[in-house]
Amino acid sequence: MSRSEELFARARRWIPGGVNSPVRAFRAVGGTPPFVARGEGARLFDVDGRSYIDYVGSYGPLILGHAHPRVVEAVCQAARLGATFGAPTEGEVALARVLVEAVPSLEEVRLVSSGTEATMSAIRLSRAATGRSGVVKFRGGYHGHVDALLVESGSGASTLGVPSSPGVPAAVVEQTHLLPYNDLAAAQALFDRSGAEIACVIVEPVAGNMGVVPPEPGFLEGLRRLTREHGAVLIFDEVITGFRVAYGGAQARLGVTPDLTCLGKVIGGGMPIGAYGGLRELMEQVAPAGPVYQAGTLAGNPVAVAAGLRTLEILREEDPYPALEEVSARLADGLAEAARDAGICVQVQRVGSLLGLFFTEAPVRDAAGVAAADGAAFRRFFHAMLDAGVYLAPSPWEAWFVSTAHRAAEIDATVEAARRAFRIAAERA
Ligand SMILES: Cc1ncc(COP(=O)(O)O)c(C=O)c1O
Ligand SMILES: N[C@H](C=O)CCC(=O)O
Repeated sequence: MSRSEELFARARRWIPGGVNSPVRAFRAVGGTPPFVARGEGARLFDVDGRSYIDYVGSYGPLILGHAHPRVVEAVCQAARLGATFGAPTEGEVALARVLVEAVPSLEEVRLVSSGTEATMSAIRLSRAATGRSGVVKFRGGYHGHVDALLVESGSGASTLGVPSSPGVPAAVVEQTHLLPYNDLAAAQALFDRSGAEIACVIVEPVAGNMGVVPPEPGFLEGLRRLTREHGAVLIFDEVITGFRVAYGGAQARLGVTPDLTCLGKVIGGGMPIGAYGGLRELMEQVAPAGPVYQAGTLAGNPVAVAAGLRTLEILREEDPYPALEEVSARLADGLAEAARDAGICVQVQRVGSLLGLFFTEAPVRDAAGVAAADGAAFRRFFHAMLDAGVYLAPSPWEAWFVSTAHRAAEIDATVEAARRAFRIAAERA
């Protein structure tokens, strides 16, 4: 038994499924997840002494790679001053300012402890501000495990075949309207029918929880127009895309500004954090400025804030986005060529340093496209890559994350591994 197998067996005795978040359990691909001992740059090291080029990057926060020395330094400095106070700190003010200056839609921002809290709070605020209950979400979008949004979700929920979770009362999701991603005509029809009941539309401006699905031209612009016409709040869930696809997020990259924005992941530099913010007239309704209650013992945690501030400082100083674009394009092109050479049909979909790989013949534009892709080929590819020392998310519903620590050497080694892995995926297809 490897040490990972031993630990996984022990973990299953005390932790449901042996993991603290379902996507980690390898349920869709089979096998034992390597237990991680440490990370450095683009690499992970497991407890059995194996090393991997890592494209999970903790599902998005690690845009600078693992254990970036300047981020580690900021965390240590902050921890030495005290882990949490339940009182305001200077760092929170600094982080709020950095976020507001970077993200076009933000006039005010509230820090929370996770992406889930951010989306949950943005929904509550939208409902309070409009006096309506309806929420629109897109199939395959994942916005954390918020009851009202855990319907036909992507990410681990679709991976495990439970896109809509038991335990969510029917009455809660009755108010949730589901639409196919990239289908503006369906959104128009819904607003024509029920526009007066809709409090908000929440959307990942680049879908990152059904692999990677870019918005088609006009889709986000159309949502912006519809929500304005009908007095609904447009929420961009930028928990993945914020400071990832551009410093100012997808809204800066794509030029569409929502009313509210949810953030997480990168803004905490690997520590637990989330944020939601937007128009001042909306945010001033949040307690204690206004009546919409939302709170958190660890919200704006000083250690997380320090990690986030340092990460964003590095991103500002170094502007790594052009280089990330280049290295990610090298990866996408290399994967596409390797698949072609192996005679297997795949779609490599990329926006900045986010990448999705689907074993299917047609470009994927929505959740139905992901579901129709060849899951068995993905499983064979995944295990061949893992055996070759490349760590991918164990599901085609998850994105690949490239960091500034991924250089040409890592990319070329990945493509080389993929050449063989595609052949394995194809051989038994
Ligand atoms: C787009 C998006 N929104 C919200 C969330 C929820 O964030 P968290 O896992 O920090 O609660 C996630 C990831 O889990 C996400 O990818
Ligand atoms: N896709 C999810 C978030 O982006 C993966 C993180 C998790 O649920 O553990």
